[in-house]
Amino acid sequence: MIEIKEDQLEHILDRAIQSISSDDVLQLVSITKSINKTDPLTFFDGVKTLKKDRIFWTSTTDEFCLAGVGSAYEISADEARFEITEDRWNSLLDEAIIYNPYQVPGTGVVALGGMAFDPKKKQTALWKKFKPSQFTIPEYMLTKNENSYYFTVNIVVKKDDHPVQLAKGIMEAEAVIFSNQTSASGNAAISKKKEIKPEQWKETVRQATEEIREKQTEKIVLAREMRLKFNKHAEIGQIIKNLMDTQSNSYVFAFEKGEDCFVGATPERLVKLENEHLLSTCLAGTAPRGATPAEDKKISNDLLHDDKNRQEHDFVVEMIKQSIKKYCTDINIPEEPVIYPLKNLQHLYTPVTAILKNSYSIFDIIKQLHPTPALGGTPKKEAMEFIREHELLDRGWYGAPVGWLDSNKNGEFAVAIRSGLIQGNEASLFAGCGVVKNSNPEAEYEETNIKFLPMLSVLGGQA
Ligand SMILES: C=C(O[C@@H]1C=C(C(=O)O)C=C[C@H]1O)C(=O)O
Ligand SMILES: [Mg+2]
Repeated sequence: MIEIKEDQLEHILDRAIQSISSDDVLQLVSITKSINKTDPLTFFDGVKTLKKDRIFWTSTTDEFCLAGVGSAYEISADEARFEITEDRWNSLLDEAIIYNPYQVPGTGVVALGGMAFDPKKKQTALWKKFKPSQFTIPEYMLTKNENSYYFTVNIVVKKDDHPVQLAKGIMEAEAVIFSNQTSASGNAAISKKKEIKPEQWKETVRQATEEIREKQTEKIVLAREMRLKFNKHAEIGQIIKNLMDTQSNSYVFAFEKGEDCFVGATPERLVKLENEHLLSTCLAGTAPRGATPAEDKKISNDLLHDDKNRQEHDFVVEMIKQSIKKYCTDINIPEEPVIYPLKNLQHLYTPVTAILKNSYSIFDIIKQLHPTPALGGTPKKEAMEFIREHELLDRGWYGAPVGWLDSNKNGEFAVAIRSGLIQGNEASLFAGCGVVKNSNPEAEYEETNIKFLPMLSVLGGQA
């Protein structure tokens, strides 16, 4: 399946080790090969035997998937996280030895990761495994791009490393990865479900509407948490499978850190970059799906013309437009939103396309956009202060950018909503909604209830 032979691998590693000038240089070697069709979920389940953290990502269709295991190199940052991450990424690539004849997006050196919604909010024990910003270059990674499949090995070599030993370790791991056809072991069932302080949350919504009426802000997004217990350990591979089976038009992602795993199926693109073509999305304004096509159509129509939802949406459109102006040319934003249908709900949707000026990177765009008023509010600073002070929740990575970027300036980031933190046989789910001046706390509460459904339904096993 894999063309590269052990002696070639040894040779590549040997040359890389020889080229290291000093003891403290970290030299990344990355080797990509084209492989036969390999199901990303089977790969994800198979690499479990390596007992290392795994990462999974699909785009909104399963035409594009990444699955990785282990960490050849990690870039984490706290303060100035965008700048530090970009600097370290660029220095790593400057030195890296990359064998990738394909140049297909998502192959070669790829960093996958995410970040905390608000690094200024006090971190609780809930998110202790997740850093304010954390990107991983996996040791082994599968890329599915349309009907082509690629396997990448990444390894950081040091001056005194032994090429023969390293090559042997890699070949052994590959044998394990591709021989192991374990499949997911079935759904866990929810044995206990607890909403965290729902009445207090509604009161916070009311306070936010007051704040808005007093003209401190225009929109504030407030989220809440639901805590679950299962009858056994939840199986991440099974959860991903259920999400892929049920949540179309959504990015399915999983970031594993030991026993904890942040998983979700989010419809919200933050930014996609392919050959300087930029695509962003305004997604805000929500209604349930109808039981019949006629009812569904009526709900869509009402949503498209509902003042309160249009307001929630328009704040996002305006902010994205203003934020990318300096960084892009050829910005194209339709005048009116359309409906974005999902299994359990529907949203107002406006796509944004542009060309990124070549002096800027995906990090510049993420930094400008996060958080959009879809997850923070308007104005950004005031809304964030309100959330920091009043929201009862440590959002952790919920509501923040998660995604990947490669060494050829391609990448895609989604906003991590419709998600949960799985912790063995327990989990926390998160859902929020945009509060504007005439929000009704009870109606917003109901809206968050439908936003819990994508995760709840796949966790209970009654998808
Ligand atoms: C905050 C969430 O979703 C966001 C809020 C929406 C709204 O209030 O209408 C719609 C989509 C997202 O922008 C969530 O799902 O947790
Ligand atoms: Mg809403």
